[in-house]
Amino acid sequence: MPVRETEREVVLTHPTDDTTSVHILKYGATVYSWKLKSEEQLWLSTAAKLDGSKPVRGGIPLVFPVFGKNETDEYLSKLPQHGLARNSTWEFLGQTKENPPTAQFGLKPEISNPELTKLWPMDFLLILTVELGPDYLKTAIEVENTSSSKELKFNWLFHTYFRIEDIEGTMVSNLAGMKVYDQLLKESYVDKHPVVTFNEETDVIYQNVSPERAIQIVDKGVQIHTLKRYNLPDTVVWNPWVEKSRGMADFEPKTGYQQMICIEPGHVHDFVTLAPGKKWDAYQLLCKEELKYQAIQ
Ligand SMILES: O=P(O)(O)OC[C@H]1O[C@@H](O)[C@H](O)[C@@H](O)[C@@H]1O
Repeated sequence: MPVRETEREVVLTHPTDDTTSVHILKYGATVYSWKLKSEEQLWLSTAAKLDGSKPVRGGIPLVFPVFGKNETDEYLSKLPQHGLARNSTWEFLGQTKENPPTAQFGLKPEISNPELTKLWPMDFLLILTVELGPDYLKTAIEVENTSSSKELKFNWLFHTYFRIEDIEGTMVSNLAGMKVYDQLLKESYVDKHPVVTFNEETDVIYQNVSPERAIQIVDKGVQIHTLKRYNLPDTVVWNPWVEKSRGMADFEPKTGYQQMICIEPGHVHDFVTLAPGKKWDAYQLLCKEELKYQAIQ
């Protein structure tokens, strides 16, 4: 059975390899597990809530219509951190392809978290497409402005928690030479380091990262994850380290920061603005590839 639906979730299993699967919770349309040949690729907190009581700590939460906490926009500033998509139950729209197994989920104001749509009274339709390849996972988003008169202004981000062996032996490549905004220091600079390494809390936004660049997560010299992007110019790199993990009730075990790194492709440095009736789309592709160092142009 390549697609199985339960009340809570949808599970896709690859037809030629049943050890390759993806679990998508209807709450937030959150991918919370992706196994490739039996090996889990994503990090999920052991205290993550999968019952719809709060956004999932781990997997791939979806961030829309605002990244972080907005303080200036009349409506977006009323929403909680990271918006309303991860706190709403999406509709399973069905399977759209047998092989690679592909499923779609939809969200519109009528079914979104009513407490939050009250604060942000906009018209929109989101369609998430999850495609499980034999050796990749693609998550694609289409945003439509369904209003006949108002512009739709939003951020989008795939908040992907990658599973790693050991944060201190991990490097993230191909971001060298990019302009970066450090959310902790509240400063912008150009990152001249050939690779990103970790030895403290990290919360940075790389801007205008060329779509040609495949971002690679490297463990002791070996590529373990490759992230490709379409129409997502910004990349957030986040690891909460010791203190911040301690402060998050749903982050367990407390040493879990050593086994995770969030590399989050998005459109967050500025907003996407869609005229009435218009659509915007983007995707992230998680795969494995040979280690490739892409020089600074
Ligand atoms: O705790 P949340 O709302 O899931 O956010 C987790 C992190 O998400 C990251 O995307 C942000 O850059 C961080 O600032 C934030 O702490």
